[in-house]
Amino acid sequence: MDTGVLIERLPKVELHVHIEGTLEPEQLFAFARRNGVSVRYPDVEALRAAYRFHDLQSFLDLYYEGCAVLLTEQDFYELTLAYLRRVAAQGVVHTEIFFDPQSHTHRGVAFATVFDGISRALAEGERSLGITSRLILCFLRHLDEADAFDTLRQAEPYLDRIVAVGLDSSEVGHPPSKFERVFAAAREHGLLTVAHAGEEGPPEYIREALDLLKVSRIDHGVRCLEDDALVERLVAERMPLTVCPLSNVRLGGFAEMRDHPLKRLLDRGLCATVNSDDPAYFGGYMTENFTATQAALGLTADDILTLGRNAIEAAFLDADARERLLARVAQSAA
Ligand SMILES: Nc1ncnc2[nH]cnc12
Ligand SMILES: [Zn+2]
Repeated sequence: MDTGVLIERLPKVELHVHIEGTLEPEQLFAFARRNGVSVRYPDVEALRAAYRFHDLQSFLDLYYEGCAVLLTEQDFYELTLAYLRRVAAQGVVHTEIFFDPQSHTHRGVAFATVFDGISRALAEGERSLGITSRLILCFLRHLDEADAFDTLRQAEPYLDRIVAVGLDSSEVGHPPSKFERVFAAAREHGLLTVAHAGEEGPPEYIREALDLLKVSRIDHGVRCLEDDALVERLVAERMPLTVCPLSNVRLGGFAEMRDHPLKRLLDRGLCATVNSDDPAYFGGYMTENFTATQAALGLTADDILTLGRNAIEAAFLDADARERLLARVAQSAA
């Protein structure tokens, strides 16, 4: 089958998207106007033109600045529903969404405001768009572990609707070991764990995420290829990597998509998946990530189906839901 048709028809599962990273410039200005927040760019074009990043930190600075327009429950609801509508149109059937409570609570927005807005949209998305979802609470790793503990405490009333905790923000200098105790506390609450590791940080951070944080998935993980023994371990453990190709290129991890290791990860037998990370900032959602990697790396129809099945295997879904989605993938290739 033609790969373009397959990409379009594939029922997609997204496992790595920051809801704050789906804030499109148009929506950012609309929320700013509605909330009386000033923006230091004159218009949408000027803001979009500023989305030229040279590394993770240069992106994060703008990403946190953008968060300043998100104030009300309705903002979080509209942000999340807009993301769900966009990806429903791309054939996404299940999505596992990160949110960064500290980037809001530190501005005086209550945890409940953030959580209620996002979860109201997720319920609406399931009802009207048929998209199932999970929520993953991320701790900001540039802050200290005490702040993460405080955030976990604020999340306690909502833990039945949070599937996992994650770790994001500035990676280098903030190894997983810094959060070993708060991740242990989260696991005691029954939560699963994931962590960004090996995006900019070294392979050692991936080992720490496995050994100290007991993660079920590694977010990014592309730098594992620098360490053969680590790759063998990840293959043997069938540890999923939530890879974000457009993000990696936009943040300078790889000069061009031609240099991206997605195909090599698959060829080594790793459980790699394709995801969008912060689609409003990096030039595309799920379909654009599949299309760009297919074109640059020559992904075959088999590669695309493997990526689709890997995401289902790696999702925090029960066995029945997995079987149903796998059957839909098979159908999409028929
Ligand atoms: N790609 C990324 N890496 C680390 N933290 C993030 N927060 C939002 N996007 C991120
Ligand atoms: Zn990310």
